[in-house]
Amino acid sequence: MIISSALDYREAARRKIPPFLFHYIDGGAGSEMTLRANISDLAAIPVRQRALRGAAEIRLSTQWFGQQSALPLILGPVGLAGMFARRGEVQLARAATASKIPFVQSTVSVCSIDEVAATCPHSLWFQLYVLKDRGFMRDVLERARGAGVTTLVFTVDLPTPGPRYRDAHSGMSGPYASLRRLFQALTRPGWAYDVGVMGRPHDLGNISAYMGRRIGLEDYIGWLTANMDPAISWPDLEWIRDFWKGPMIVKGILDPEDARDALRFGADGIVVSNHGGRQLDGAISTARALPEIARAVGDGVVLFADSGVRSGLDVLRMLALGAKGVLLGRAAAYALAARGRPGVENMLSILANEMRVSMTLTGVASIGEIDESILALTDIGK
Ligand SMILES: Cc1cc2nc3c(=O)[nH]c(=O)nc-3n(C[C@H](O)[C@H](O)[C@H](O)COP(=O)(O)O)c2cc1C
Repeated sequence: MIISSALDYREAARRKIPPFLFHYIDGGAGSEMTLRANISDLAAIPVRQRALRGAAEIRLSTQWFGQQSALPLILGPVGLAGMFARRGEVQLARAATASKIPFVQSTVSVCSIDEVAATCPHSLWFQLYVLKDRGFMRDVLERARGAGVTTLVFTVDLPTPGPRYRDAHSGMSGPYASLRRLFQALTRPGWAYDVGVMGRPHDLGNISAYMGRRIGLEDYIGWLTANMDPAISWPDLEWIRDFWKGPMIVKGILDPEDARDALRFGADGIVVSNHGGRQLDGAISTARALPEIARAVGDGVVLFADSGVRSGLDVLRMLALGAKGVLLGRAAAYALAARGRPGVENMLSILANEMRVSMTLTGVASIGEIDESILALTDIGK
């Protein structure tokens, strides 16, 4: 099929991978109001078209915590990526390295940190969930440090998994799930050979390494549910701040008060995010939440954002609303599922080209120049 936009990879992924995996990527919590609002609120923000601003050379590079990035983009953490494509996390890390941007490896990745770091030592970030098993948290942080991870992304919006209706219907969970997954795999022979056969082992590499036994896909939801810790609050986490000496980013902030708490906790960065609409259905979209949080934290932390970004123009909008960098979730997951590492690199170059065009037409030549003055302000930006 012809791919001309990042969103084309969604359809390409749908054709390539079994439905239970496609819906796991594509779906959100509850009736998916927040998932839809992330996309529609962001896309509805009008930008100011300017004329003859003389932006001959557009520069897309930026830096955070002294680390250079060729684009204001980060491949965000996506659990189970190693099921979307063969050893998917390694492919994502390689695509990020080739594109000179960071990759954030999820706690619940198929490949272990060591497997990813060995193939791709450049600018590896690691995402950690808040878990009941503090022994696991400490073990995985030590592994991350030992593997050369530069930056920790600490996700705080999953004290309990959001209800994902689609997963029960698709076979990701629900009755006869493994049988349904097996039948679906037979309808996608390319994926079945490439990932199902050649992409083994299919376990959660970081967790298996700690437990000393295989934690497979069938244990995934159970392990996640049993290990999330809804009782936790900021003071319980101080040991992590003490332990991790490098930059630490708190991911999953949607409220200005929580942003101030994260600041007091010692976060170097915050990701304004509702987990791509996968947690609290009815939560505010990131585009709406971002400006107020930007005002609340000022220059005290590096502000990142995600949820709903599907084009280079969307990236520009997030930057104009106050973010200094943007994480990609589904945009990268679709591209990986559809075409592996080359797909992810191509998707990134599509976004980069769209950014160049949008910056030219809004009259800005570098990432540092982007602010709310490029928006034709609506109530979202106020
Ligand atoms: C399939 C999938 C798995 C995800 N797994 C994780 C994860 O393991 N850790 C995490 O912090 N966020 C996870 N997220 C959330 C993303 O990092 C990101 O916040 C979200 O996808 C952004 O929204 P977008 O997909 O609309 O870009 C996941 C998202 C998706 C789509």
